[in-house]
Amino acid sequence: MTLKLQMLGTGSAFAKKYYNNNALLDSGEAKLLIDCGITAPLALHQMGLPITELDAILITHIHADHVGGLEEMGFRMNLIHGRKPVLYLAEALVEPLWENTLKGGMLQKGMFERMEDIFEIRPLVPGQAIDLVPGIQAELISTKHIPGKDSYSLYINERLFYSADMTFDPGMLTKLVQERGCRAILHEVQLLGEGVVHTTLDELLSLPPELQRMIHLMHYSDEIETFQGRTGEMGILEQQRVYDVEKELEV
Ligand SMILES: Nc1ccn([C@@H]2O[C@@H]3COP(=O)(O)O[C@H]3[C@H]2O)c(=O)n1
Ligand SMILES: [Zn+2]
Ligand SMILES: [Zn+2]
Repeated sequence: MTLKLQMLGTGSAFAKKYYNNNALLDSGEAKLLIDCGITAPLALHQMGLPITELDAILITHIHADHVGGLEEMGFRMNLIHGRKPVLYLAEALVEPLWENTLKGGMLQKGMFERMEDIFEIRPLVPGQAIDLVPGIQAELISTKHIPGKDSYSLYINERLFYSADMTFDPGMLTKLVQERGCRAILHEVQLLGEGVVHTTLDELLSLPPELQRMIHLMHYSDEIETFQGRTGEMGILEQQRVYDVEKELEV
């Protein structure tokens, strides 16, 4: 079965030339949206993909470039299409996503009183791989991002690593490749400044060339064009281009 990847956007939280770093995975049998940031509804519209064609949404952590589109998605699906979107997220994120982010805009007496009234919630246990939709399996891996904030990377179909937002963790990348058969790494990158909550390009450039060859950069700032040819062996993901994961991204 061929897995296709199309990034809705490849931008960092503050990028203006690129949409939020959200990903569409298509197994041929089902479509999964990874993260649903502020720009996700507009990006999907420009891609010509109706929101009703998404089989599920998976959330990696609570930041607006990853969850800011959920209010629109939830309202449109319920009020216009009469359906609840399927929402996968770590069990630790369920309460904070509603209480701290969505409730302010979505709470409505007698109609939308709990997150379950809007979304079909599927809590995930980190470390346990499960079939999310036909042809797409994923395991949440707890990774470091903001101190005190739960945040997760993904290991998809036992071969594709998706960093989401995380600080540099070379040990984990090496282990995934050497011990778990990982064949491609989609990794966030911070091009300028210190990597306090993200992974810098210099950190990724310190990895051995054979590991770099597996890495495709995403979640970058508007300066990425000036970094063409300066990313070592690593590729740069293009937003909205459709990739055949096995043929174009795996080593
Ligand atoms: N301690 C923090 C917190 C946030 N930030 C910036 O805010 C953005 C939120 O979305 P993000 O994609 O995680 O990137 C974060 C940083 O740019 C940051 O740089 N330092
Ligand atoms: Zn982000
Ligand atoms: Zn973040």
